[in-house]
Order: sequence, then structure tokens, then C-alpha cells
Amino acid sequence: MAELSSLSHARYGKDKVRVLRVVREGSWHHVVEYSVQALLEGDIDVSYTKADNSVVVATDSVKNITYYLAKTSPHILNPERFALHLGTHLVSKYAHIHKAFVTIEQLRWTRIPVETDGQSEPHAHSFYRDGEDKRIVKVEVDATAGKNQIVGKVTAGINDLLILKSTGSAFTNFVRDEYTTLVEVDDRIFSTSVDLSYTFGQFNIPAPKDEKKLDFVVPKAEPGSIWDVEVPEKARKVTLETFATDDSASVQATLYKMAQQIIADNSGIQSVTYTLPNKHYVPVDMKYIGVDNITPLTEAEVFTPLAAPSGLISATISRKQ
Ligand SMILES: O=c1[nH]c(=O)c2[nH]c(=O)[nH]c2[nH]1
Repeated sequence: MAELSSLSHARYGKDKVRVLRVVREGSWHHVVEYSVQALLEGDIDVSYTKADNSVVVATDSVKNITYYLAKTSPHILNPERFALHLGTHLVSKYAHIHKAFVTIEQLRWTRIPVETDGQSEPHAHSFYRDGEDKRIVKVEVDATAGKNQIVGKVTAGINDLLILKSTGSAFTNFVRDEYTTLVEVDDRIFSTSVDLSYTFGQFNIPAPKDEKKLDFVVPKAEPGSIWDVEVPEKARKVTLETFATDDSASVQATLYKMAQQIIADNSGIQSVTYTLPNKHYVPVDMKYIGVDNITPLTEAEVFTPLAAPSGLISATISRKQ
């Protein structure tokens, strides 16, 4: 049996480490809620092939390290930096672990606006979930070339940002043949659930200098770079505003405009991927109850969402070298 197969890929760690962290600046509190996945690669083959656990940093320990850094890292409020800090610690602490893959899903907690003296002010310690979209950060920390030559790679973005526009969207001039039943429309509902990810160019990470390998140094934050904390909010804003204002010829054409704008705005971003389901809303034919809701089609007022099937439009747009 042994000669027939070999281990070609191995990676393990902890998934769904859920953490809410409170940072107190006096009475002004910050909160973040993350679900963290931290996976390891390295000289771990014998744990699979020889039942030798001496190379295994237990996934329970990976969970404990995640909580330890959630408590101690000065970068906890920023998921990119926290993920890089965690990954850098893992590859620095363990000689035989060469790569760490950290994925963070961040849930929204936004300050509740409270009216005080006729002015709406964000509350100091009360928050609400103002959207089911999540911020996603995927980090690879690679110390394969040596513990003093650590390389970081980051892809970040958004999942599940649900949007809809009731006009400003057309779909015409597509292939017409014996399979075509779709009618051309110059006005329709356009709804999608945005998954966006953008990838930064790789960068060097200084090795932690302290004995416990807990140091993590953040360099100067050039605008549009991985260290620029404004990038995520800018990308979300561009996505929403382009969707709202584009006179859409198709999901494809609007997607391309969003991605182009993100690349133009952020010099550190190398490529942008959107995945956009076309969540169809169909006009209801109400003739059977004596109401005309569908002539002309562009003036339909009552629609029903079609759960399935949906279109699925995806593309990656890359910066020209
Ligand atoms: O924007 C669209 N792109 C398509 O590729 C497509 N296909 C379809 O049936 N409707 C749409 N809409």
C-alpha cells in the first residue's frame, strides 16, 4: 500500500475561533467580533504518515494563541494587521512551521446613533448590526526562506453585501437563437449579493526581535497600501456608489467599472475579484385577478424574488504591469 501513495499536501489548524474584543479608551469603547481560522504548514508530514504527533502543535494550542494575541496584540482592532501578527507569531515561534494561513471574518458592530441636544452622535459603548455583510481577510505568512525572511500576502474584501436598484439597469443585445426566451429590457431590477476580494502585492515582514516572538512592527501606511486602514471602507463605498450610479448595461459591465475604480484608487492593490449572483426579481402576471401589472414590462410594480436559479457573474481585474 505504501508505494502506491504519498502525502502531497498537508495543512491543519483551528477554524471558527470566535472572539469579541473590547478595547477601552476610558469610557469610549471599541469592539470587534471575529471568526478566525488559523492553519499551519511545515515539517508535519510524519504526523500523517507515521502517526508521530511530536511535530503537532495542537489545534487547541492554536486556539489558545489566537485568544492570547486577541488579548495582547496592539493590532486587534484591524483584522489585516491582527491576522498578520498571528501568522507571524506562529511561524516565528515554531522552528518547523514554515507557513501560516489566517482567515478572519469580521461581523459588523456599528455605534448606535443617539440624539443628544438635537445632534445625532455615535454612542460610546452601544453598537448594532447594521448589515449582514462581513469583512473578509485572508493572510499568508511565509517563512519558507528563513525566519528572518518572512513574506506576507494579503487578500481582503467583503462577503454577502446585499444590494438592489429598481431602475438604471438594462440588458439587451445578447445572443438570440433557438434557446432564447429572455426578452430584452432597457429597464429592470438589478439585485446582487456582493462578494469582493482584492489582493495586495507581497511584502516583507520584519522578524519579531523579542524572545517570545510576539513583536509585530507595522511600517508607515502609504495610501492605498496594505497598511492603509482606509482601504476597506473605500472599497465598500466604491462598490455601493458605482452600483447606485452606473447606468448598467449588464452585471458584467457594472462589475468591471467597480473593479477598475478600486484599482485606480489603491496603488497597493494588484487585482480585484467580484462574484455577483444576479438575484432575479420577476414581475407578477396578475391578469387572472383582472389587474395588468406587466404591460409595459418596464412599468411593472409588483415583483417576486426568484430564489433559484440565479445568474452568477464573476471576474478578476488586474493592474497592468
Ligand atoms: O446582466 C446580465 N448578464 C447576463 O449574462 C445575463 N443573462 C441573463 O439571462 N440575464 C443577464 N443579465
